[in-house]
Amino acid sequence: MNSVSSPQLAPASSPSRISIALAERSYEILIGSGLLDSADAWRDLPRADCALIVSNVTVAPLYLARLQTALSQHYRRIEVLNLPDGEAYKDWTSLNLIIDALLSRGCDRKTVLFALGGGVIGDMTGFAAAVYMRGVPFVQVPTTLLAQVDSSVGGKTAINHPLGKNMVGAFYQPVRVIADLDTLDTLPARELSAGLAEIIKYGPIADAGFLGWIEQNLDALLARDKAALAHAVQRSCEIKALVVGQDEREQGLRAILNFGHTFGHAIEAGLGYGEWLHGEAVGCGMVMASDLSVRLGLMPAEFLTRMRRLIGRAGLPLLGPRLGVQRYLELMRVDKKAEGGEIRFVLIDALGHASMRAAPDALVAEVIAANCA
Ligand SMILES: NC(=O)c1ccc[n+]([C@@H]2O[C@H](COP(=O)([O-])OP(=O)(O)OC[C@H]3O[C@@H](n4cnc5c(N)ncnc54)[C@H](O)[C@@H]3O)[C@@H](O)[C@H]2O)c1
Ligand SMILES: O=C(O)C(=O)C[C@@H](O)[C@H](O)[C@H](O)COP(=O)(O)O
Ligand SMILES: [Zn+2]
Repeated sequence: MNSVSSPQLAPASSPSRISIALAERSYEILIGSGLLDSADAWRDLPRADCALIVSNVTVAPLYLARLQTALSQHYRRIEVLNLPDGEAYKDWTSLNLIIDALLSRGCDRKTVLFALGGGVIGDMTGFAAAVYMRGVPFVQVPTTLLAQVDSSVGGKTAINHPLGKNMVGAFYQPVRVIADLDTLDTLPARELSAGLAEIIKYGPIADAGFLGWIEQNLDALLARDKAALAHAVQRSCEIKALVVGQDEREQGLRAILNFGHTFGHAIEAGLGYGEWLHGEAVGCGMVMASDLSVRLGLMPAEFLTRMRRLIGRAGLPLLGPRLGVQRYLELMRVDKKAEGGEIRFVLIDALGHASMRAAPDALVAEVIAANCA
């Protein structure tokens, strides 16, 4: 049983710049409206002759021109690569396309990569930056709620494998994160809900007060109220920065950010990626992990009721797909937290506190049976 404690967190504030302090270096997360067009946000980026913007066919028509304008002051040559859209493309083929573009366009080892899009683009661009010529700088420009509150921060980069989610990757930090809240205006409602799942996650694992705030402000978040979104993004990034600042490479504490993901990743991999969004799988995974926390006697039954209610209100599915109990167990044994074939779950043992624990297969089977369609 490997226990991890949540950090002591400072009270929420409303900064537009959050610093993430790591052993080797720190970087800033800029959050606000209009950042794509603000000269300030793009100042003091790494110097280079060339920049490569990696985006996709959905996001580029919406925001590429403005990013090109912002970067035109800083880079003589701005290359663009637009990948196909979707989780199913978070794979070797897309990674190779980024490396091919860098090489075929003569990009040297100072080239700066810009990830313009959601978590799929961010994870792949970060991975390409980590391995191209053994490492070039990259900047995260997250345009989904999920990417602004989670994937753009903390340096986990990866591609999926048919046998398991994010199985090939590297820890590699961006030099800056620039989250323009205005890009959320064009986000489809289903994607907004997916982002809410990762926001909700931060409550039970690290900040009971934030969980209450989300419950009270969920309607405003769903209505895209800018002040509510700004607070949710800022508080989420503060919590993530505090956790990653203490345990960049997930030796212990950082695993709390995986709450709901052991079940969630099994859903994504089991469906072949893309049928369910990552945030949807995490939402349903949090219901399952909450149920397991209750069945193990760590939390009272009311906690599961509360989580179900909030996740349902956020527009996320509460019941997982019927993959079969054995298939779920098989998929979860591939999870990166598993050791020697033993699945380990991030469970809640007090509101605002999580720990990593194993659980008897029979109990996990009960949870799966009770929470599948
Ligand atoms: N590295 C991490 O720490 C971390 C954390 C959480 C999730 N992830 C990964 O992130 C991925 C999920 O990210 P996601 O939810 O952003 O999905 P995504 O990147 O697929 O984006 C969701 C959809 O929204 C579209 N889109 C993006 N911005 C838009 C905008 N402003 N307006 C309209 N459409 C827009 C995209 O084209 C896509 O169709 C998963 O692969 C997950 O594993 C990584
Ligand atoms: O940053 C982290 O650490 C997380 O676990 C954040 C998760 O939301 C994210 O989905 C992450 O990619 C999952 O990590 P993995 O190591 O299980 O692939
Ligand atoms: Zn996640």
